[in-house]
Amino acid sequence: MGRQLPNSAELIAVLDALPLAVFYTIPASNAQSSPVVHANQTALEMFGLFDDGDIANQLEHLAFTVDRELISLPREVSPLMSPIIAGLSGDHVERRDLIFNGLPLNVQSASVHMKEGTGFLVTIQPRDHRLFRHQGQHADLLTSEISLRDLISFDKLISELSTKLINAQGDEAEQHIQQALAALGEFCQSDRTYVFLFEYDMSAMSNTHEWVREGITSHVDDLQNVPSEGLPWFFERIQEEGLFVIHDTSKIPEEGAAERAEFEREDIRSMLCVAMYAANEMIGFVGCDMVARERHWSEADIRRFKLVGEMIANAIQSQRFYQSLHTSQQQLIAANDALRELALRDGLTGLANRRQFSERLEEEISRSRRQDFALTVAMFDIDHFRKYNDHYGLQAGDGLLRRIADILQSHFRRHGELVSRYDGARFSVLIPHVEYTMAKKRVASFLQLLNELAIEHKDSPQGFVSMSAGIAEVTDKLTADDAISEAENNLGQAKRDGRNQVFPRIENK
Ligand SMILES: Nc1nc2c(ncn2[C@@H]2O[C@H](COP(=O)(O)OP(=O)(O)OP(=O)(O)O)[C@@H](O)[C@H]2O)c(=O)[nH]1
Repeated sequence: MGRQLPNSAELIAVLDALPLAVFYTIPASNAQSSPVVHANQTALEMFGLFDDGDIANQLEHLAFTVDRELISLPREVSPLMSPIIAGLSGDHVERRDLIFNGLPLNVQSASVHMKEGTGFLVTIQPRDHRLFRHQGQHADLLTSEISLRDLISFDKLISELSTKLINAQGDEAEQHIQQALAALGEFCQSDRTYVFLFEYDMSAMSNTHEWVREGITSHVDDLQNVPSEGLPWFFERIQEEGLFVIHDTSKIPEEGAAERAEFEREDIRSMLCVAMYAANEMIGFVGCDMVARERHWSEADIRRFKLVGEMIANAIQSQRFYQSLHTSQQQLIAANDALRELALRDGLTGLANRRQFSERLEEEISRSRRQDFALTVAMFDIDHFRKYNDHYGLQAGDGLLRRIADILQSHFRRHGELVSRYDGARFSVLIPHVEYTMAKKRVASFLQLLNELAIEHKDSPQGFVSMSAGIAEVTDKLTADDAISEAENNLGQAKRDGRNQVFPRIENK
């Protein structure tokens, strides 16, 4: 090196004359005691301190807050640790998101070498709200001042993206979020931009969207369901401060060892994450990485991420809203279908009820007229059912109704046929597509089948269950009601003729 190191007195003289606030430590002459903390004149004035030779104990009381205008925090928060104390303890500090006494600040740390050893210094100066002036010795082209042209083109880009996101529907939003990340990545010249969303209980986070520059490794697949407890330092910062900025991952302090290892594994050198909020709840963050390159994120970068983050959070929120609306809609439809189904079914037998039968009859009548096919209505009634109930009890009566329903159902199962419980012990059957004579034969063969089954009914003349039936052909002139009345009348006639038969009778039988 060859350069002569200054002694502390020379250094103090220089620092005291500076127009920016400086806090610094001078190594104690006695190696055992702790370094002495000093503040220059500007620092004393800016923070209202008095010079008692060691101002360390006054630092604790300086109340910094995180700039809520810069990061959309729902409430006022203070940084987890005083940036001055952190910097003077040797941590790397570079913050542009803090406020003291209403004054937005840039806080930066550095180490100073002097004859007595190495000390630390923290410089603080007011932050210009519109233009960020890069401070410090790291001249980095990427963090040079934002030109007016940059700002205008970024504004234009943002407004285009937000219009797209606002109007996005369903999957379109996904595509626009992806485009927003790509645009942001290109604009901020970062290597990777991404969105992470937290689980509702903040126990884990998942990388939901990612953009990577050509040649940069994607991490989206292995960053699903990352448990928060694995990255406690990161989680605490993003949750409390709404922002996580690392200019150089190798300078992460020891408490962030897990994070440092993880970022190194992912080959990340610098990163910036800005929290996203929906309805005052933190839902995740939008961020970007620099791979293998140190990067000094500017206030403008943070603002850009905050803006895009807000847009994405809105889009995600409306997507979630849309999805939950869609889900409830589906549930409502399903519940309605189930209710409708219930309203159209007979509770005891599970057959169609009289209402469904009437609706289907109307439909089949118009269809049969359009397509010119025959249609027959048959009405069945269990003979001496009252006596069956009286003899065997109502529960057995119910059982018989169910059994008859099953037998009818398995007999009339051709295409278009419909069996319903009309009322009490009466069942109606719709028989389309076969001529009247054929339909009558199908009814008669059912009565025959029932006789063959010989279901016991001790109180009936023949000792087993029988049914009577009346049928009606639905001709051009008949309405649904006419057809039903005619079938009911014919059923009455079958009863009067001695039961266990169909009316009109089958000729030549
Ligand atoms: N177990 C049971 N009985 C019912 C139900 N609905 C109606 N009933 C009974 O069914 C019987 C119907 O009798 P009707 O069809 O009028 O006369 P019936 O005794 O069968 O004599 P006919 O029809 O003249 O052969 C009545 O006693 C009703 O109480 C039901 O859901 N369960």
